Amino acid sequence: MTYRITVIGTGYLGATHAACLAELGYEVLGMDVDPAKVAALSEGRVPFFEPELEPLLRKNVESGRLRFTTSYDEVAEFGDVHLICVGTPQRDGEYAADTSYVEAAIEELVPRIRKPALIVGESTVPVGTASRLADRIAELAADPSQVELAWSPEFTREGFAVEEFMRPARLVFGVRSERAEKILREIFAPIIERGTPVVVCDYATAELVKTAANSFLATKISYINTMAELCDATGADVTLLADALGYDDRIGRKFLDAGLGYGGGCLPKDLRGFMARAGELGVEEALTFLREVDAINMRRRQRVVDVAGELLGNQWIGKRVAVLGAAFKPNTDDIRDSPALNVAGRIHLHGALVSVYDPKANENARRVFPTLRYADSVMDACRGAHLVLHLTAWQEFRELDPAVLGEVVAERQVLDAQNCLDRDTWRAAGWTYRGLGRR
Ligand SMILES: NC(=O)c1ccc[n+]([C@@H]2O[C@H](COP(=O)([O-])OP(=O)(O)OC[C@H]3O[C@@H](n4cnc5c(N)ncnc54)[C@H](O)[C@@H]3O)[C@@H](O)[C@H]2O)c1
Ligand SMILES: O=c1ccn([C@@H]2O[C@H](COP(=O)(O)OP(=O)(O)O[C@H]3O[C@H](CO)[C@@H](O)[C@H](O)[C@H]3O)[C@@H](O)[C@H]2O)c(=O)[nH]1
Repeated sequence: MTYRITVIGTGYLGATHAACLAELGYEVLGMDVDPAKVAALSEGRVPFFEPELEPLLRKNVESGRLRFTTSYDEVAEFGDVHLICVGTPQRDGEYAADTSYVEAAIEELVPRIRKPALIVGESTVPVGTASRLADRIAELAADPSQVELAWSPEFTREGFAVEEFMRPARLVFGVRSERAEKILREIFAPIIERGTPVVVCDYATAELVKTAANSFLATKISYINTMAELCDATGADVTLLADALGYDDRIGRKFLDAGLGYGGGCLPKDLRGFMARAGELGVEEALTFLREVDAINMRRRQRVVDVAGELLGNQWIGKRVAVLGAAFKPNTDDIRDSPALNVAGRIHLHGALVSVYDPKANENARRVFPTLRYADSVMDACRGAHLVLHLTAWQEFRELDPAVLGEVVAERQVLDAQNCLDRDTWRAAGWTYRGLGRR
């Protein structure tokens, strides 16, 4: 059977899913409550930066296979399968995840459904959410035997979203019936046929896989960052340490890049949401170590400010600091919980004149932190700077020529908080180079 698929919530995750599913040959209707997003996507424009996505979107919009709407009536009428990709941010002032957007989507969609439908949750939710939503769906549905829920968490990374949608490490299907499993296997058949492992499980396991995976990744990053603290205290080199650890394939080199720590719209809030959920379940102690993972991570931001202060002789007023990077990582314009912007903000509060440049995230950053100065280029950001902070590891920054940059700065000092500039080249060009956990 050829399914007609709707994607509810067309942000970073949903827009990519909608375009990729259309590319796999399905008729897809993307839906969002944000009319500006829907208008842009309908014209084949991606309202954020994700490599490879725009050509895919445009091609499928032009072919008519992919459309967008703000109407739940249209969604219910069109779809056999509805993917829920709305946001689940951290609740204001709390650790817990805010599931109200997922709940709102279910409340709007289900009463409108008049034909057999599978709803597939892809958003990251606290364990127990799917089971609660399934009960609610049974209450809301005109014919509960026609509407079923599955939970299939998503593991794509921003910056690699298209590639990882097409070639994921695994697919996880949390289901309550063979019918739901069969539909999911059919929809993702082109991906499964490439040899992708499929884990079929209950709702709770599916929900837990996601938060467990993100917590593990965060733990790995904080682990290497504690080693960076030890390297700073002993003169050891954390990059070489990570290489040596990584050669052991039980450990692996990935996610062992020490530096400014993790940020973004996922790892920080998912880790905290997981701790909050453990507390609600009465097993808070099981996850107390994650508090330390979070604390280590937040310490990295202050560490950068402290080292910057040292390099500036603890004299902030009248000093110019160039900040290279605003996005939470390279290859995205996403600034959610960006460590780079957090550091830029702290340094600005100390009284230094901060000039930020990011190849893609300047506009987003300006909206959220309008008091910082934003530069149009690396050169512009660095003109007259007493210190250059390398905070987001964009390729453009790795390829900088320190000799050329040295001509425009006031002092040749660079703090490489991502530990990925070629320090020998920088030093050879007369710069004072500092890394984090490496000299
Ligand atoms: N960003 C990623 O790469 C990624 C990867 C895996 C999982 N996730 C998870 O996916 C979910 C979405 O994340 P995101 O980064 O795409 O968030 P996002 O904020 O970019 O997008 C969410 C979208 O949902 C829309 N929305 C909110 N309420 C709605 C409603 N009732 N009906 C329809 N649309 C509605 C918003 O307008 C927004 O466009 C989160 O749970 C996140 O943890 C994200
Ligand atoms: O060795 C490393 C690797 C990453 N990071 C940082 O960790 C953060 C997260 O990076 P990454 O995981 O690549 O980005 P996300 O797009 O947030 O992806 C994570 O969050 C998504 C949403 O849940 C999941 O789907 C992905 O599997 C998971 O990797 C960024 O700030 C990186 O700079 C490090 O500090 N050191």
